[in-house]
Amino acid sequence: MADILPGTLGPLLREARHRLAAAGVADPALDAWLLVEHFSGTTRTQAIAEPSQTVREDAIAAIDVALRRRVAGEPVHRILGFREFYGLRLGLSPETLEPRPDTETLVEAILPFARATAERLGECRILDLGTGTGAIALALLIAVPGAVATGVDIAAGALATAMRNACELGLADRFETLESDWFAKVSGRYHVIAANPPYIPSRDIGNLQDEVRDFDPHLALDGGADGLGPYRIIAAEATRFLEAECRVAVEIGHTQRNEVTDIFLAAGYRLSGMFCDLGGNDRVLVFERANP
Ligand SMILES: C[S@@+](CC[C@H](N)C(=O)[O-])C[C@H]1O[C@@H](n2cnc3c(N)ncnc32)[C@H](O)[C@@H]1O
Repeated sequence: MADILPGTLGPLLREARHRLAAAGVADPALDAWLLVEHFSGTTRTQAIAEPSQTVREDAIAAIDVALRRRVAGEPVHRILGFREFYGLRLGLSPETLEPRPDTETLVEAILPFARATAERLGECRILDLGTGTGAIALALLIAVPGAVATGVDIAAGALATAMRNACELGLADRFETLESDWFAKVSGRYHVIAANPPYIPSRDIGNLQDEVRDFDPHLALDGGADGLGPYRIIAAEATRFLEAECRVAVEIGHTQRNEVTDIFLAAGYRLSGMFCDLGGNDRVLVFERANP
């Protein structure tokens, strides 16, 4: 493995891939592409068509630092500072979870109801509890032009990131943030309440993959003793903030379907949909009020 990175695009990519593979990175080819592209400002097409293209020295230095961080175990999107979600580029910060593809299942699950509501009423008010980067709310706002959303989080740093993302996407006029412990400071009524709450039981946090445990904020992961605490709060308190015609959509851990369903049924909801992620795991439950 060369200490000094090559100065032309093709050999640079090859060496980046070798360094990551030697360190045991799971997908060295993809991560090498992502880091080289981002820090050199080049494209994959250029790398294929013009492998002898010279890369600027400052870009090579930045790629060297990025590769060392990746070799040390930092997730590739933390190094890039952003991650794609539902086709949107979302900035990350230390206070935000990296939005995951599994969560796109929640967006897909609630989208038909949000669209139909906006068409029927000319508006759809969405409350995104534990908004993080704003991923769920912003994806819904992009897809439903008649919708407005409030992103709630207890982490002020996450809300600042969510609002920056809304501004970058041109959605700031339809998105607001609220620093609140779940519903504590929420007012008004909503057609959709969406949440991907922390759902890992506290005792399991230490056994998570290194990249998750060491780089995602524990506030975004830790769901209390049995991982169900946030669902109990949401099920118990959501009714006061819902319109009669409404849906509550929650992401769940893949073993939590029955327990979360029971919590919502006991709180006066009816299950209106269950959705699996791309891996075939139970991932999203959608509820409506049993007696609106
Ligand atoms: C699993 S992350 C989900 C982030 C984002 N919605 C997504 O899907 O990528 C859970 C979020 O809930 C927030 N959170 C944790 N406890 C909270 C509380 N008591 N009140 C409001 N938000 C909370 C965390 O800060 C974190 O942003």
